[in-house]
Amino acid sequence: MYTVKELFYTLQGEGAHAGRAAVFCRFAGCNLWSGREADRARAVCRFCDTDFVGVGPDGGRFADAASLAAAVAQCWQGEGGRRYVVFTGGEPLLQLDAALIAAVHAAGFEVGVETNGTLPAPAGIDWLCVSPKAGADWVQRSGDEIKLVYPQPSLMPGVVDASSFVHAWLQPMDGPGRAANTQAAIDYCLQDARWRLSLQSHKLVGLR
Ligand SMILES: C[S@@+](CC[C@H](N)C(=O)[O-])C[C@H]1O[C@@H](n2cnc3c(N)ncnc32)[C@H](O)[C@@H]1O
Ligand SMILES: Nc1nc2[nH]cc(C(=O)O)c2c(=O)[nH]1
Ligand code: SF4
Ligand SMILES: [Mg+2]
Repeated sequence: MYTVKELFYTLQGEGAHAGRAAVFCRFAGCNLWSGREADRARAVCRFCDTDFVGVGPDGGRFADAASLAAAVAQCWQGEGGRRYVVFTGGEPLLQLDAALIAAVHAAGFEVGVETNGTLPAPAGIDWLCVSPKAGADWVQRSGDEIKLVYPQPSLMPGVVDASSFVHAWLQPMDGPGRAANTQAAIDYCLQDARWRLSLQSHKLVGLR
C-alpha cells in the first residue's frame, strides 16, 4: 500500500532539472516532522514548506505498484521527450521500493527522487537529489545532486562534504527570511564556486 498526498503534472522547479516537465508524486508522511503545525517547533526539520499530511483531492491510496504507476502515467500530458516522474513527499524513501521503480520504468518513465538523506536509496533511481537536514542522521551521502537549504547554522556548506555528488546547490530557505536568505546564498556562491544557487523557480512563476 502506498499513501500519496498528491499527484500532479508540472515543471521541476529546483536543481539541475529545473524547467523539465515531470509528474510529481508526493507521498504522505515524513520521519522528521509530523506535518502538524502544532509540532513544528519541536520537530527535527522545522522549515518545511510542504503539506504532506494525509491524502489530498488528487492523491490516493494505492494497493500495489502497478496501480500507482498507472496513475502516474495517467498524469503525464507531454507528447515528445522522455517521461519523468519525481517522487517526493514528505519523505519518499519511507515508501518508494523496487516494485514501484520497476513499474514506472516499465511505463516509460525516468525516476527522480527528492530525499532528506536519512534512509539509504534503493537501486534503480535515475536521478537522486539529497537534501540533508541539520540535526538528522545523514546516511545517503552520494547522489546526482545535493541541495542544501540555506542557512542551517549547524549544516553550513563550508563543513558539508559534497564531493560524492555531481552537482551542489544552495537553496535559500523560504519563509519569513526568504529575501535575506537569498542574498546570503548568493554571497556564499560568489565566494565558494563549488556551490551554485538553486531558486525554487516554480514559486517565482506561480507553478505548483
Ligand atoms: C518538501 S521536501 C520533500 C523531500 C524530502 N523530505 C526532503 O526534505 O528532501 C522537497 C525539497 O524542498 C526543500 N525545502 C523544504 N522546505 C523548504 C524551504 N522552506 N525553503 C527551501 N527549500 C525547502 C527540501 O530541502 C527538499 O529539497
Ligand atoms: N514544481 C515543483 N518543483 C519541485 N521540486 C521539488 C519539489 C518538492 O516539493 O519536492 C517541488 C515542488 O513542490 N514543485
Ligand atoms: S524532511 Fe523534507 S518533507 Fe520532511 S519536514 Fe523536512 S523538508 Fe519537509
Ligand atoms: Mg516543494
